[in-house]
Amino acid sequence: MKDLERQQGVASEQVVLVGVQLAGQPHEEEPLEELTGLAEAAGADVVGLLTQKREKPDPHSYLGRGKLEQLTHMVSGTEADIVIFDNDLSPAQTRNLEQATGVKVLDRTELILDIFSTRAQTLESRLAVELAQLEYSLPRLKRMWTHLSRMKMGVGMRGPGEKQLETDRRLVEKRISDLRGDLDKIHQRREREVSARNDRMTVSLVGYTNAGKSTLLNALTDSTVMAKDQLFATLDTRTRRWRLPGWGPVLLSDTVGFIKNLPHKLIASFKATLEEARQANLLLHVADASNPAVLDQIHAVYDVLLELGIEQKNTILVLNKADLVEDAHQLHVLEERYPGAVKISAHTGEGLDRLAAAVSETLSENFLDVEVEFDVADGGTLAYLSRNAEVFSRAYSNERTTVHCRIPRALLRPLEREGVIVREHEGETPDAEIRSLPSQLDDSIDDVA
Ligand SMILES: Nc1nc2c(ncn2[C@@H]2O[C@H](COP(=O)(O)OP(=O)(O)OP(=O)(O)O)[C@@H](O)[C@H]2O)c(=O)[nH]1
Ligand SMILES: [Mg+2]
Repeated sequence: MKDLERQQGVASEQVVLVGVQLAGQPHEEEPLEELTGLAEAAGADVVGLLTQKREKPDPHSYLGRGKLEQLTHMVSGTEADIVIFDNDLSPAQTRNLEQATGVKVLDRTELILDIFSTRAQTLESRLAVELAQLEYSLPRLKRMWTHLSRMKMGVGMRGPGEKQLETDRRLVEKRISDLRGDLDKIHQRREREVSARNDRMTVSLVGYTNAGKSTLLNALTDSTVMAKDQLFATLDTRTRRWRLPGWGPVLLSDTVGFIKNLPHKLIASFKATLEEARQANLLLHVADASNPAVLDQIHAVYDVLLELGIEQKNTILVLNKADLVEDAHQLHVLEERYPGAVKISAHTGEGLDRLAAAVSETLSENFLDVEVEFDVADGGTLAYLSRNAEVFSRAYSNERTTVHCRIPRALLRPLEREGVIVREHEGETPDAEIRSLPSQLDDSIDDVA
């Protein structure tokens, strides 16, 4: 497996970035800006940029012949070690480009995988990255062997036999299936853990990488999760307690950032990490309103939510970095297009009170504060409530149990049965201090993840 790893790793390498704008793609002012950010996040030193507009990719080398020559000159002129394409390359295109330029060629997906592999800290994210890397490499094994044979035996010598390749392929396939099994187990456990906390409202921060999710989590919950001006600073979910004015404590989770054209395999491998977002009662979609590409980024996030099957969830769009916005017109366009959006600055604290009010209001619209009365012998109703509701108090009298709780509107229906009385709770919802909490949610649990 070492040989596969050798393919990755661009830290402290000199790189040339290449972007091809195909017909029908939206025009970008600075087409290689994001790729530059990604390369820098991976620790590379960008020494050259090259762009081309084409109707469609050249099947042989993605670039046209003239551009390819230009690239080859640029590589030798800058003494670059690696070329990184913004576009996804086929194994054959990569091979041909490597032959022409004489250096390693990576595409955007490989670069993202490289960043993820250096950032992954927990067992779960390490396994997820390894799985995504291997799945990506499998169809490219041949190319890797071409590399190796060139290194070990010199150009033009015979490469390893098909037999060796077959053995390798089988090893990789076996490892992939082991990793899938391990991740499945983690996912199932995570699913159980997260749903065990269902009695507490959960809000999840999602959004484009570098939008300010971690900064917002810190600002709202007074914590110190790492926030950095770097793409993919966060890979693992962190959950913190947020005392939401007018509502009480909720759990707020930070998640891995999204990016346009996020490799599908990577999303799939990160399913367990994104479980928080899948089960959240509300999503806060954080966008960087100061970024000229913010509209594209918002759409890219919708695409990923769609892929995760959670695009239907209650979502509040949060227009962050209001303090940095120079283009008032852009902000105006955003506010017109998304009337429900809340403008904030996680940095200065501007708008955080409005955000809290919007969250509290959305939660109130979707949850009912009720008293449920039923027979003490009715263990089923009690179990249902402790699974699905946020329970504030429980009282017994005359063989009847009365539970005061907050429950999603949609989950009230199964309670409409004989012997169970549901009435709206009158008066104040108790605040955090007098609320009875299930034992696994006592105050010592700050970092639930
Ligand atoms: N000026 C300004 N900077 C902000 C604001 N919010 C976040 N930032 C900065 O933006 C950068 C990225 O912030 P993070 O909170 O790490 O972003 P993230 O969404 O968690 O990013 P990933 O974890 O990489 O996906 C950091 O340098 C923050 O200091 C804001 O409201 N105003
Ligand atoms: Mg972050």
